[in-house]
Amino acid sequence: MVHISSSIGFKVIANCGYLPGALFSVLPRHAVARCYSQSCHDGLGTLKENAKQILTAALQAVAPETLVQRAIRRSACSQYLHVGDATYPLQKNVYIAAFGKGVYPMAKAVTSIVHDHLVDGIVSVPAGSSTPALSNLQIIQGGRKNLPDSNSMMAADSIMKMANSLGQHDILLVLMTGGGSALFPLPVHGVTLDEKLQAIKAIANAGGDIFQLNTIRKNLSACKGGKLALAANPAKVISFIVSDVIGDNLEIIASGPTVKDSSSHKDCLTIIKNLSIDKKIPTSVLNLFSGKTCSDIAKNKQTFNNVQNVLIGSNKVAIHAAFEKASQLGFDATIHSTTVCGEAKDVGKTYCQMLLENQRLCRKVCILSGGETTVRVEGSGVGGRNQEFALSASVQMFESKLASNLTDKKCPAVLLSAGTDGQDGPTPAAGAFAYPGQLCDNNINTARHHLANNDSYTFFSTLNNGDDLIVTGLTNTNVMDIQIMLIDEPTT
Ligand SMILES: Nc1ncnc2c1ncn2[C@@H]1O[C@H](COP(=O)(O)OP(=O)(O)OP(=O)(O)O)[C@@H](O)[C@H]1O
Ligand SMILES: O=C(O)[C@H](O)CO
Repeated sequence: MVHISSSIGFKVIANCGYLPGALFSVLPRHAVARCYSQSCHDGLGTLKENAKQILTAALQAVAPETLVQRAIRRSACSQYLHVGDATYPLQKNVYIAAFGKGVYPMAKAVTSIVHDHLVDGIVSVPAGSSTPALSNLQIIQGGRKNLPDSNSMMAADSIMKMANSLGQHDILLVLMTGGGSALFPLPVHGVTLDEKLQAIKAIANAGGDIFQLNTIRKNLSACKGGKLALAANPAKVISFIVSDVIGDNLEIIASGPTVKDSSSHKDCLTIIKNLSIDKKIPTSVLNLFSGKTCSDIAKNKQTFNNVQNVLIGSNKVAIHAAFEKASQLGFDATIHSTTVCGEAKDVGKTYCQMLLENQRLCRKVCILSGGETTVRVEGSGVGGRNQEFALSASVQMFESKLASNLTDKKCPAVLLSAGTDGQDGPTPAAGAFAYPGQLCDNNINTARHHLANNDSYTFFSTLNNGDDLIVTGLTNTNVMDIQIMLIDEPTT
């Protein structure tokens, strides 16, 4: 069912022990009919392989351990650590605070650089991660289903205690990636974790975006919104950040624990009002936001002089690596966007038109983009935003008269959309391919039905023996999603 190509570094799906067993029970018994004549057309296989090679290059460029190794310089046995233009004396004074989906490999890489000066560290990672012990580091697993829990709260509490104990000659290395908010939760005095969760869920269910969500999180937290850096003062704080948000706003990534917070309780009340969720927000939270505004210590510039925030990875880094690889493979590459957003079905349709227009030119081109679409899940199926994007594009290709005309010209074209974390929604796939000829009279109605039911994973896993799914396994990184569109010259 699942395509594996070990030659380009794609992992075997059978190793994904994190898969909920129940997922497989919803798979249909019968395979979706294949469009034999068209899916085998010349050049498609090569383009799909090229797209996977480009994706692999993009993922390698944002491997968190590589990113952090690039950002820190220390010559062998040197007593100094260099980060950008700053130099920090090492004297058995290094502490690590790490939280996020990709921080374990970062912590491992950093430990190998500063091991002889490392005193203590706490690493908060998702439950179920594979995390062999690292010396001097306490690794805490929690945040099941990307939601804060007592384990991640214990990690946050320990990190804040450690930060508070530091002196002016100490260095706190903070490592953070997406998922950091749930793995570093500590509610403000007067609000319980359950009440905070209730508020977060109300915002998420009302379609609140990450900016709205994390503004509320910052204002309900005793460690987010710069408060970790304030606790560590007067120690030096160096924060290495991998972005999983559009625009790479440091205040928003993992709710900015080392970044000066520019939001207020009044902003929180506006968000709640705009989303019309007053009745779903616990009284303790409403009381806090409508009472006296928080003491403005987080707004004091001086206290952030000891902090160096370094953005080490983002969607742009991945897309630029993809660009390099595509160029090496002989494609005329362009970057269309790194801020793709919107409803996956709609964006998929737009990308179909872009593909068809470029296919008409029959030149060897690669069009790259990145960002994060959204899905309003109204059906009962299993899927993810990237697979829904691809399925929508594919249905649109079938529906476009242009598509069949162009396929006849034998100018191969393919579109890939995949999540860089290797998990698209609650599925074992990272994304899927779409291409003209993927759907035909035999299977178009099935495809439409699955698309309407948000069932893209089920559809792709049964189409062409799952060959059109992208399966990487968990990648330990997350810089949102990537789209790779490839068009080749006509086959002779
Ligand atoms: N059946 C479905 N079809 C399409 N999309 C779905 C389906 N079920 C869930 N999703 C999408 O998957 C998202 C959650 O999956 P995922 O873990 O990839 O995203 P995430 O929580 O934003 O994580 P990250 O930002 O780390 O990728 C939901 O926000 C929803 O939009
Ligand atoms: O952890 C979070 O807040 C999100 O992943 C955005 O960074």
